[in-house]
Amino acid sequence: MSEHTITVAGVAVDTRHWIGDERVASPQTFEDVSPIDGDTIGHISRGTAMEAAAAVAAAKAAFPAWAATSRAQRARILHAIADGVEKRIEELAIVETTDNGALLRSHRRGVMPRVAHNFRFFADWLLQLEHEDFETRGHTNHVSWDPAGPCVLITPWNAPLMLATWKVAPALAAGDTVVLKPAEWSPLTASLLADIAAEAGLPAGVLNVVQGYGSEIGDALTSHPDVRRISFTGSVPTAKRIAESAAANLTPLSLELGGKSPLLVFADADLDLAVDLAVEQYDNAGQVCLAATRLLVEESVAGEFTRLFVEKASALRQGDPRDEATDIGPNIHPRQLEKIDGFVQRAVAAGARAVIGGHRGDGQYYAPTLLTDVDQDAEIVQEEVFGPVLTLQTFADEDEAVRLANGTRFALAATVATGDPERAERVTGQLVAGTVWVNCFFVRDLQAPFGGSRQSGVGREGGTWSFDFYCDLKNTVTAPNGWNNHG
Ligand SMILES: NC(=O)C1=CN([C@@H]2O[C@H](COP(=O)(O)OP(=O)(O)OC[C@H]3O[C@@H](n4cnc5c(N)ncnc54)[C@H](O)[C@@H]3O)[C@@H](O)[C@H]2O)C=CC1
Ligand SMILES: O=C(O)/C=C/C=C(\O)C(=O)O
Repeated sequence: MSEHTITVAGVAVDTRHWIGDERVASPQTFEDVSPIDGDTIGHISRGTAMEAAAAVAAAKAAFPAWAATSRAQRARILHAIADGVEKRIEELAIVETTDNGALLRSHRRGVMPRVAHNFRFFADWLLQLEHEDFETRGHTNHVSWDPAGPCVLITPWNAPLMLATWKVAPALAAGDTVVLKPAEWSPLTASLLADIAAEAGLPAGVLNVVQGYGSEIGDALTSHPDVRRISFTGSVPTAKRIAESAAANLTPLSLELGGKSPLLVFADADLDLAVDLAVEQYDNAGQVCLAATRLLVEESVAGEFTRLFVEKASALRQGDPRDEATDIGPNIHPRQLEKIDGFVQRAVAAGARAVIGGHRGDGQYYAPTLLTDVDQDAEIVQEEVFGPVLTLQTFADEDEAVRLANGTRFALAATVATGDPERAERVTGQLVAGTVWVNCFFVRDLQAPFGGSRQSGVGREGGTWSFDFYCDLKNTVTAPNGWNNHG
């Protein structure tokens, strides 16, 4: 074992970059701390412009051969990576939980199996990706998805491997090569992915993983002229900085950003279901871009809804995310906790009432919070908190519900609870959001387009939309007799 390898809950993790086919250490490191207990997990290579350049060069060199690989061969390797993930689900789960504090039971049973599925899905989708040829005055149009080149993928800490592989899998399937930079608060599972991909037979340089701060290596990657695509999931301010870097080279961008999604509860809804949907928004300690953090409840049922909500939310168990019985773990970082508490204290100072919570717990935990008496233009209603903090507003009728729901700069998702199918159709038709759920939440399918409108993002991920982004689409028009179109 190298001096750069750390052991995390019994799992060996290399703290260096993975560039080409070798581990590369940087002279400087950054500290990786577990949100569970604040303990130092290890010191990770802190990349700079130099490692960014080396990783992009490796991806560029590997591109022609990988792009020329048959679809069937690429699909085989992606399935082999999925096999590797499946073999290491326990290891990936415990490492991710130690690193970002999300529930071990979710990682084991939900998230890591989805990571494997991400590879299988895009491998299979690639094999059936076909556009029907069509004719123009006897000429045949043939549309192809051609590999685009090296892609830079910048990913967040709230669901590190899950969100990274949403990008890595379609990019590799498309025939592109990749430089992945995970978030500095959760760098570990990306390093394990590099091991798994190499063991699965992915050629050198096709997947490179670099570590470090966004403002250092991240910036160097997104401004690199040899990069053909940038895909980013994270905050709006960072997206704007990345967009500025990309603009210099006109590098195409995909941005999956924050949300301030509403849950609309109409008086005709099944209230028990609506309350379950509302309490689910504390999942991952509120660190979910899709979370419906604004509860909009019809006036006539608001009292009963709140009573039931408090009953159910009070039964949630907060604690060590490695414990099977825990429902809510810690928040990722002291800075994030500070940010969450700042939002809540400013809201309370402005007149909001904490029905539950409204304060920190021990260590890096924030008490699940519900705030009422908030105005539509209040900061707490308009800004993404990314913690276990929900607001509740009431509405008198459908028009007001839709106005409140659409009344922020975000438009990632929305959820509607109603017992009336016609109302569901009317309301969903008026909502601005990338995904709308009716009487359900977080039903996700990679075949569906995923992304946000307004400041929640640019572009869509999933199914053919991912290939549209990661490929150079080409239309080849052939003359009726094949070669002579002068007739
Ligand atoms: N939509 C989502 O899924 C997420 C939203 N957020 C939102 O962002 C807020 C702040 O969290 P942060 O960790 O600060 O998010 P962030 O957006 O700064 O970080 C996400 C990723 O971007 C990278 N990055 C930062 N600056 C960069 C730059 N100049 N160039 C290239 N890459 C760069 C980071 O290293 C990380 O990998 C959260 O409170 C939440 O509101 C955060 C994470 C995920
Ligand atoms: O798991 C999904 O399908 C989507 C998750 C998205 C986020 O949690 C995010 O981007 O924050």
